[in-house]
Amino acid sequence: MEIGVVGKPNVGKSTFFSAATLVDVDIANYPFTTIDANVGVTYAIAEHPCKELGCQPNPQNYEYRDGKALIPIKMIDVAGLVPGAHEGRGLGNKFLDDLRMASALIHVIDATGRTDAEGQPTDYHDPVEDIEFLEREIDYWIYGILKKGWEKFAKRIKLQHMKLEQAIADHLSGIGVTEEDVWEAVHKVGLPSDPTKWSDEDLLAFVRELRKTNKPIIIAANKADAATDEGIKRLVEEGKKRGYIVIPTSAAAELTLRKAAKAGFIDYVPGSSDFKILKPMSPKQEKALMLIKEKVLDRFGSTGVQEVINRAVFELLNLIPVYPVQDENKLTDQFGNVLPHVYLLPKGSTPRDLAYKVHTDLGKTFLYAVNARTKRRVGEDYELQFNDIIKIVATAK
Ligand SMILES: Nc1nc2c(ncn2[C@@H]2O[C@H](COP(=O)(O)OP(=O)(O)OP(=O)(O)O)[C@@H](O)[C@H]2O)c(=O)[nH]1
Repeated sequence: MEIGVVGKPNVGKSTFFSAATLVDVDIANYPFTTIDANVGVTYAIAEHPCKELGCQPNPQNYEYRDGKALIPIKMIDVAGLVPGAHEGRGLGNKFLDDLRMASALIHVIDATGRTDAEGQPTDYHDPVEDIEFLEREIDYWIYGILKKGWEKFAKRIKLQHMKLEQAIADHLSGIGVTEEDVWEAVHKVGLPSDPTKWSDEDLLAFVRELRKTNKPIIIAANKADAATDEGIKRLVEEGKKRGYIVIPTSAAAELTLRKAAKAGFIDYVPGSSDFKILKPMSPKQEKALMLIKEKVLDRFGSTGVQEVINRAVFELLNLIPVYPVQDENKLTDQFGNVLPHVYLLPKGSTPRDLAYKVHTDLGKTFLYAVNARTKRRVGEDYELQFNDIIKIVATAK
């Protein structure tokens, strides 16, 4: 699961990505060590069960700070969004390739309106247009993949009595489209089951719906520090009308805070409304931090960057953290580590899904599970809840 950061040039996309991935974790501990310059690790932050249960965890695949779990997430800097990117304009196919891998997108928009459609400085450009611009680029990109050889493809589906959902999902598997995604989009648009009857408009409407589930987008109304209240309000409202979560952000402030924290000058937990000064710094540095406090933290409650990441993971992607344990009383693994691992699973997942996530063998030999909070046995159809602690019982191999 990867989150892409996307936006036209000059909106602060790289600043957002740098800030979000400037984390003080040892990346080598995680399964996804950085392989590319534009891939990094960020984290989603959630309340940790130990806050409520009064335990002291020994995290192995996440971090624990101030009663919170910091759960690592892979992030991609999807550079190259320019008009015509869907045809390979700008950075060519690199943009599309990065886009292909992302499960959700953070669309960084310059909320001040001082960046034009191509990313050049301007007096005023309506930031609301940028929302539609990204939608169009993605829609036409998927449309382009489908449209190529569509007539032949549609005829084959019909003549060979292929399952429509499966055939299209197979065709679009490269961008992570599933049969359910296709089914949903077909039904939302109300398309005939015979694809040879789909018009070009039908195909476009279908692709639009597909994009909403396959590449869900959250909007970072960036440079909020330099934007007017009215400007932000309008972007939030217009985004909402189109079904988006819009969060005012100051990526530049977040980057400064994280750098200062990393250098040991301040204590700052991403997402919070304040920081603590730990050691003396130059008057210039101190002034910069005080400005951030006044113009960003006090005005918006936080820089917004962490909120965007959290809401992308927990709302947009609908993931929930679940902690598997071996001992439901001590909440430990076989080595006595308290709540060592956390897994993110889609809402609606079952204990067996969790078992598979831990290990394929555990999934295959799964018998039942125990909810460590209630000490009750739960069956296969139990729907896992946010921060559940689950003991999995499997047959001996
Ligand atoms: N005021 C303000 N400026 C910002 C913020 N974030 C970024 N900037 C500035 O905006 C300019 C562009 O930032 P980048 O991060 O390079 O933008 P980008 O979208 O990655 O641009 P490309 O690399 O050209 O694609 C820089 O001068 C940043 O300092 C912010 O939150 N507030």
